[in-house]
Amino acid sequence: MTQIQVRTLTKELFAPFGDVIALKDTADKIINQGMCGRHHDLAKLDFGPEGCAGISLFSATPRSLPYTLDMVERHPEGSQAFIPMSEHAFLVIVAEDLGGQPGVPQAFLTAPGQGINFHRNTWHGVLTPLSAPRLFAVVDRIGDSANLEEFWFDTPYEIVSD
Ligand SMILES: NC(=O)N[C@@H](O)C(=O)O
Ligand code: NI
Repeated sequence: MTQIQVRTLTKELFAPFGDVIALKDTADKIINQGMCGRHHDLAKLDFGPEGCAGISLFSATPRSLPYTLDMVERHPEGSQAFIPMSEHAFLVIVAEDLGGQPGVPQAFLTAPGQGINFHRNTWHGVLTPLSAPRLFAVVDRIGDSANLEEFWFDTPYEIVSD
């Protein structure tokens, strides 16, 4: 199998695929009588003209590295955000689109407490925690359509730590 090394997630590397949901260096606004910093508007949400935003909880089985990646998927009608409910890093896999098929996947490791938001129609691996607890809030499109396109690789990739 072709090996893909995990890299540390950065806003810059992830920009073509989505947003990194993380604290800014300083809060945009101090609220609640000075007791809270608001880090404002961190992700570009998009649910299309027919859909609406939904919040779900995912309880996903932790995986481990090396991780066999046999498929990626995308949501043509909306963005999808993964927000961990615990301060544990998780694996994020994306791929550029090459004429309707994914290119070579790229793998990132979040920092503890970071979330991510895939932009609409971005090829990505499914939610992949690397440790328990494995509870995530997911913000994505609620609608009548499946809003899901899967691509299964002829030969899986092996995601390895750096
Ligand atoms: N299918 C589903 O709800 N989850 C996936 O989209 C995923 O990215 O994990
Ligand atoms: Ni998804």
